[in-house]
Amino acid sequence: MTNSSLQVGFIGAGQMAQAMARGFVDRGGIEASAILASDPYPEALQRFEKAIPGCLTTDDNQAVIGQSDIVILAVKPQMMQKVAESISDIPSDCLLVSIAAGITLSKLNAIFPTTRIIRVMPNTPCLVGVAACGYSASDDVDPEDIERTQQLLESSGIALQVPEKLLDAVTGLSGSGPAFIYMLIEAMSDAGVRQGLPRDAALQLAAQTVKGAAEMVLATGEHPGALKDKVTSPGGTTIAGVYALEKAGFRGAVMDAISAAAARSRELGLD
Ligand SMILES: NC(=O)C1=CN([C@@H]2O[C@H](COP(=O)(O)OP(=O)(O)OC[C@H]3O[C@@H](n4cnc5c(N)ncnc54)[C@H](O)[C@@H]3O)[C@@H](O)[C@H]2O)C=CC1
Ligand SMILES: O=C(O)[C@@H]1CCC=N1
Repeated sequence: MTNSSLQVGFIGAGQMAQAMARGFVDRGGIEASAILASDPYPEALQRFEKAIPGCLTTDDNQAVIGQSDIVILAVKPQMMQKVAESISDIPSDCLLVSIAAGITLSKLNAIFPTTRIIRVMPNTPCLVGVAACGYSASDDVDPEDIERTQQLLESSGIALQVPEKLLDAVTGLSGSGPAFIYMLIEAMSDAGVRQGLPRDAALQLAAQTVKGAAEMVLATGEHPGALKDKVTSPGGTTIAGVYALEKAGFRGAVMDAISAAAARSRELGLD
């Protein structure tokens, strides 16, 4: 089956469902009319329809399961049990993909009447085709399902298959990571404003600097430390800033943030 004939369902039509659906339509060869999303809140469905013109929506989770080849479970972890209770039957040709933080494959297998389930941790930049996703599948998931999921995710960025025990780490790093980087961009632009730059210029310079530095790491394959050294002149401006960051515990703070997010993902899995 090519992507152009794939029917993609979303249970939960919130932020992440919208970002993934937009990515699939813009870059994954999925027609908007092949997307069906369910949500109990009419306002959520209206926002989804506005984000994906031409898609279909419903308040019936079972209808999504019945009409889709792949169904993305895009509800908060705390709602997953309720979603499972709203589904009476899963056709054997329907693949479930959970994006909920923390909820393990064994829990998903226990609450849904299928073992055809893949667990994915995406991030919101799939909206702009620059997602970083990790995913895991149970041993009995068909390699074709894994390949199809990989292709669909890759259409919006990168997708790495990892052992399930590492998915909480992926959640802390790339699932939650965009929020940490937005905070960095906000702080950099505030600093620019503090130094006298107009707000617009400061924000553009900050965001483009983060984008450029990330591109340098990905495109050159050089160690970030070596790239940092190329910016850092002896007795110059950069080393003055590097020293201030080291004194403030910048690296430790970033590592603590990602560890805290990963720990929270593990906790959510225990609920
Ligand atoms: N927002 C993010 O950056 C990321 C979120 N995730 C995961 O994606 C999932 C969804 O997160 P968001 O989109 O941010 O949340 P959200 O709150 O924006 O969307 C969840 C949607 O589920 C709907 N919903 C609630 N109960 C439902 C039910 N019984 N049946 C169908 N729909 C129901 C809600 O009305 C809401 O529209 C979460 O499990 C989260 O862990 C994963 C990666 C990144
Ligand atoms: O904050 C959260 O729980 C979700 C999971 C990863 C990103 N957002």
